[in-house]
Amino acid sequence: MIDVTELTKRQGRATVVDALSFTAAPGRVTGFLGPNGAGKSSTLRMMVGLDRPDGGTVRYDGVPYERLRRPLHEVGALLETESVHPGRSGRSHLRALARTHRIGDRRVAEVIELTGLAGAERRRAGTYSLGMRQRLGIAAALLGDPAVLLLDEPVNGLDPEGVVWIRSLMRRWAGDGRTVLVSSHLMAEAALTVDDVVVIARGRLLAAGPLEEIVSGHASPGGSLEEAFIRLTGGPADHSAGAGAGAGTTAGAGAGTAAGAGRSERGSTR
Ligand SMILES: Nc1ncnc2c1ncn2[C@@H]1O[C@H](COP(=O)(O)OP(=O)(O)OP(=O)(O)O)[C@@H](O)[C@H]1O
Repeated sequence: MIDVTELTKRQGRATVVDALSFTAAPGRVTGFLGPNGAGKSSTLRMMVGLDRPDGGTVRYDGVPYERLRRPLHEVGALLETESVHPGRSGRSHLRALARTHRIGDRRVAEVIELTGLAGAERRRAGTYSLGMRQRLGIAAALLGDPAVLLLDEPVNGLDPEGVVWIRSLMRRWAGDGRTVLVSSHLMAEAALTVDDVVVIARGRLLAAGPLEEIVSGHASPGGSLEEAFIRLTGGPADHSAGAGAGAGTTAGAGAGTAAGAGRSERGSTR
């Protein structure tokens, strides 16, 4: 179980994550949804200790990330297209990472197989397509066979076959009882993949709960997640950060915050 409580991050004078609270449960895929610039990546970075919060906590089964004894085995993360040395092969990148965490070459071979990189693993990573780099990042996240997976826009750069692949991978992980938190601004894709939804804009929680509840509570009868999202945020998911995001948040915050914050204050999304 992931518990994010009152998480806050400031960048200069802007509050990019604003007292954000939500949970993500094992056995479920939780979609972390928001327009561009909503604060999804900033939140995910704080969740794995890459950025220090100005306030609030993130706990995994009650334990803060910094206190996890074997972090790579407990939380795997794909945060952005990993910076991999372009002259290094995918396999040697994974082996180096594995070694620093006392993970053997056998697991490296397994994640290469699992992510469809077999055949390309000896090629220099500099020659990889964006989709292959995404697969390499996912392979790295899987090295420790973690119980929690955090994925920041994992379908970016993937072709349709890759999109289906990552969707079924996430479903399988959740089916195994893992906790999967996946950020996205693609509502049609999210609707096919997630069980639960956390919607944010301007760093604030707008709504959280099971997918069907969010759709039925915020879209017209028979409506879609996309419609619920637009109503909550006041704009389409892929508008650029800036005027649109600001206006959207103001419009959507009233209705959404009450339901979302209430749910998170109870400490559960279900
Ligand atoms: N290092 C930084 N310095 C200054 N501002 C930052 C920094 N990182 C993020 N921001 C700002 O914080 C806000 C949230 O950005 P973030 O990348 O977390 O949003 P996001 O929801 O992941 O958006 P996207 O879908 O576009 O990646 C944006 O306004 C962004 O410009």
